[in-house]
Amino acid sequence: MRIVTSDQMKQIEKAAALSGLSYYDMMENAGAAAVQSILRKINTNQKRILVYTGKGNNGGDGFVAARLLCNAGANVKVILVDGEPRTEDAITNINLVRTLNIEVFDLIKDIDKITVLLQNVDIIVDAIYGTGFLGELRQNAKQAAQQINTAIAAVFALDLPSGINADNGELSEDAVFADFTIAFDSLKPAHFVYPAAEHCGVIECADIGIAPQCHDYIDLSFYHITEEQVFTNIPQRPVNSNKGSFGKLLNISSSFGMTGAGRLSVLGAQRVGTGLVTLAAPRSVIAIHAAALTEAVFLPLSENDKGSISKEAIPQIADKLKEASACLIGCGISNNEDTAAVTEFIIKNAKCPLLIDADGINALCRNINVLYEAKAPVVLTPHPAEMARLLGISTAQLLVRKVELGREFAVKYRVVLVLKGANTLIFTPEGTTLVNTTGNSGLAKGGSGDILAGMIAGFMAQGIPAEQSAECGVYLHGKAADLCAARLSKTSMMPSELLEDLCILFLEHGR
Ligand SMILES: NC(=O)C1=CN([C@@H]2O[C@H](COP(=O)(O)OP(=O)(O)OC[C@H]3O[C@@H](n4cnc5c(N)ncnc54)[C@H](OP(=O)(O)O)[C@@H]3O)[C@@H](O)[C@H]2O)[C@@H](O)CC1
Ligand SMILES: Nc1ncnc2c1ncn2[C@@H]1O[C@H](COP(=O)(O)OP(=O)(O)O)[C@@H](O)[C@H]1O
Ligand SMILES: [K+]
Repeated sequence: MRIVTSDQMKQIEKAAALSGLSYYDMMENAGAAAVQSILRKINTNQKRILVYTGKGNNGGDGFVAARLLCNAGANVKVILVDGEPRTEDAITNINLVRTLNIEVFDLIKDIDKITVLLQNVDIIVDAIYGTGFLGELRQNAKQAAQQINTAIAAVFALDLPSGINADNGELSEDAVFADFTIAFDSLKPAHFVYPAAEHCGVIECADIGIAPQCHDYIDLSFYHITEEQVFTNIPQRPVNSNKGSFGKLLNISSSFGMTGAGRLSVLGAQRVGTGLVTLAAPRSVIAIHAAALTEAVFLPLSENDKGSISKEAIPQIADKLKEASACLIGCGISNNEDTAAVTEFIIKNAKCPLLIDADGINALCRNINVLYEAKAPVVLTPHPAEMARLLGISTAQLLVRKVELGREFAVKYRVVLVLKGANTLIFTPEGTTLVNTTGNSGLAKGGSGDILAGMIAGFMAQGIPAEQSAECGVYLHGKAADLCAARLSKTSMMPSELLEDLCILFLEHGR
């Protein structure tokens, strides 16, 4: 699955044009592919279809679709949202539409007629804007999008629903909601990034005749995580091995009132095959953990009067840190001066890869620049509210610009950033973005994130590089949750139960 930005798409089209496929042919193929997709789903004979078109090439695709749908027996009308088209190929195609006597309406001048047509419409084709759209919809397009969004009709978007920035999924107010989106040649980041992805409905990627070699020189920066890639990152367990072969994870988690977070993070690490997991937790909660975690070992730590780790525990942690092959800090440790001091110490002193989750991230908000002092790779696993806190903005402000903000953050602080949620995004220090499409709303329950943190840290402890560990953890956590939801339902599944399904996945892949 190839994901390209709008600029990269232009380069691909240019390469195709140089190799002999004209822009006009690409537009013809795009419109034809969209019509084929519609015909596979709906018998269009005698159906009333409105094609909303913009003045760029997305509108041109719409004119081609209108002509071919008319040839297929549909009752087609075209609506010009921004007046007459401006690009050469779109102009040629509106002229072909007119030679077929398809009626063409102007959104503003013909508003009364359009209002009547909207009472009885079966299919709407959204060909207002595609990859050329930036910013907010202007007044005309807003009005058109509102008409599309309130009509009772199946909505097919060409390339992208109008009102979405292809490269980062930024949404304009009133962006079109489609039932189906037919992407041309390659998928774009916006097809994956929520909430834009929700506007796309069911997505298909259509071949528009561009030869494979036209994509070769494109330097991709946005990838979809695949199961095949995940299992190439996870080595087979050698026959002649012992627990020392699979790493030692020092997991600094848990506090009074949040022991579950500590427990789930240990289980996550154990279920991905970590050789030895040490849970370092406040002394008073160790007995609770020891009763539930029979395969873990424990480091009882000095604690403060709130039942969380105290600063006094730093020398104890420092000793254990020397032996660890990875360190996880943060699941349920609480957020106070003591836990902040411990987090800062770990960041400055860990020589092994480090994963910072939950309250570890909250602690970082006090002094984010400490990340520059890290000696080893760092992975951060915030949910959107934690990420927003790190950036000092609101969650809403984060969500509308999460691709850019996430990318900038990972590059600036040289960390692997796992921004959790539906379609979790992983940003690398090199500026690459990975998107994960496994997982479901059954994970939207307390404890899911602790399991994920343990899984990623467990892979890191086994020597898998930070970025690949994040990729493996996020994918497998979501895939196991999908299997778990299939047997126990999204509503009832408990995060801890997905660990059983994780076993099935490893079994299927001979691990
Ligand atoms: N290259 C090719 O030959 C091929 C391209 N293909 C197709 O073309 C699409 C890309 O075409 P494109 O580059 O012409 O851009 P497109 O999506 O039509 O939008 C441009 C229009 O949007 C407008 N606009 C922008 N922002 C706006 C805003 N905030 N509010 C309102 N208007 C706004 C902008 O107006 P302007 O700002 O210039 O006034 C301009 O009129 C691509 O997605 C695919 O479908 C295929 O046919 C295969 C061959
Ligand atoms: N609707 C959803 N679809 C897919 N994954 C989800 C959804 N909601 C939550 N998740 C996943 O569940 C986990 C929740 O993490 P987090 O919010 O930190 O939970 P907690 O801190 O309670 O353990 C993340 O991995 C996130 O990606
Ligand atoms: K569109």
